[in-house]
Amino acid sequence: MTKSVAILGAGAWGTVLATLAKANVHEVRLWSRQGGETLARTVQDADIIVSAVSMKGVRDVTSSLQSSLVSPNTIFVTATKGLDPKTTCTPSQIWQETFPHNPVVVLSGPNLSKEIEQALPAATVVASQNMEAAESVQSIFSSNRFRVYTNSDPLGVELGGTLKNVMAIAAGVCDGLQLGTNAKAALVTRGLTEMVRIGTHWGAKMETFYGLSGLGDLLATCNSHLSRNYQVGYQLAGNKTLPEILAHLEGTAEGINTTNVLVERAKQQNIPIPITEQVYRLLAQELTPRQALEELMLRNAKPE
Ligand SMILES: NC(=O)C1=CN([C@@H]2O[C@H](COP(=O)(O)OP(=O)(O)OC[C@H]3O[C@@H](n4cnc5c(N)ncnc54)[C@H](O)[C@@H]3O)[C@@H](O)[C@H]2O)C=CC1
Ligand SMILES: O=C(CO)COP(=O)(O)O
Repeated sequence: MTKSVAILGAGAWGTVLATLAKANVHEVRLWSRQGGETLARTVQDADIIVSAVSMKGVRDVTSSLQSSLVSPNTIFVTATKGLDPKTTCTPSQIWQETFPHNPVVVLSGPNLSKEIEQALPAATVVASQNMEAAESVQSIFSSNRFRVYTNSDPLGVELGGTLKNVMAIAAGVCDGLQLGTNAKAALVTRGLTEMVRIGTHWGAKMETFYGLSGLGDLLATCNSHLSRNYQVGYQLAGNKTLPEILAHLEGTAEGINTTNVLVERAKQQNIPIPITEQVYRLLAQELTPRQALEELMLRNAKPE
């Protein structure tokens, strides 16, 4: 059945999600803050509202939408991978808090938009406490080139996509310094352990991190020059400064904000996050990529 889909954020990811829904013959309206259409008109009578704005825009968009007429049957889908700097909330928590009576679905997976744009095959996950809503979103986006799985751990799915961005910065550094395949395998594996430690502390299920939205996205992002987060790390290892890198980066590298938020919250909660800490110090120009590596290698010996 044809559905009415409003997509908020016409950046790289919002545009690709619009193409996928259109290809399944849904009626799609794509909203950007630079465009002529109002937010209220874009979401009018929408069956689903997909947010693909970057983290810094989520609060603005939810507040603007609050005054619009949204039916309690409308499903919200969030595709943002980040953490709110003020509250450390995830995007889906912000959407749910703003629209407590609507179902909220998280969409996240190994989805480098440039590859999907080229019609290369990919898979993703739609997660919600409301399985009917997740299945509805699954059918809107599923096709022979985009395989969509449902999941009932929205927090775990969302945190997988968010936390791997920090590891992708570290992986970019690792490749930029040409540290080799063994080092990269060690980094990504220990990175996943760090993601699981944080995620389970915050209430996500451990097994979710071993699926597409965790390990899957970690592998995609840590191994691709198409990833903006990976690019940040790679270019830092090439002795560029963060402002120089960001001046030429296409789109958003969410891992930078996520690292800052994570370091604050983990400190308060006493969660050990050694890799994130080194990424933080590197981004803050407190040490060089080589020094960050040294710090990680020379930590106290411990069991795996
Ligand atoms: N590009 C990709 O491959 C993927 C990106 N994502 C996630 O999707 C989100 C968006 O990523 P991209 O589209 O790549 O970024 P982008 O930088 O290309 O687009 C961001 C969009 O957010 C909008 N935005 C920012 N602040 C706003 C505000 N205050 N009010 C209204 N709109 C605002 C921008 O206008 C733009 O349309 C990020 O959280 C990213 O991690 C998720 C999966 C894949
Ligand atoms: O989330 C992504 C792939 O799943 C996109 O990664 P970047 O934001 O690092 O480009």
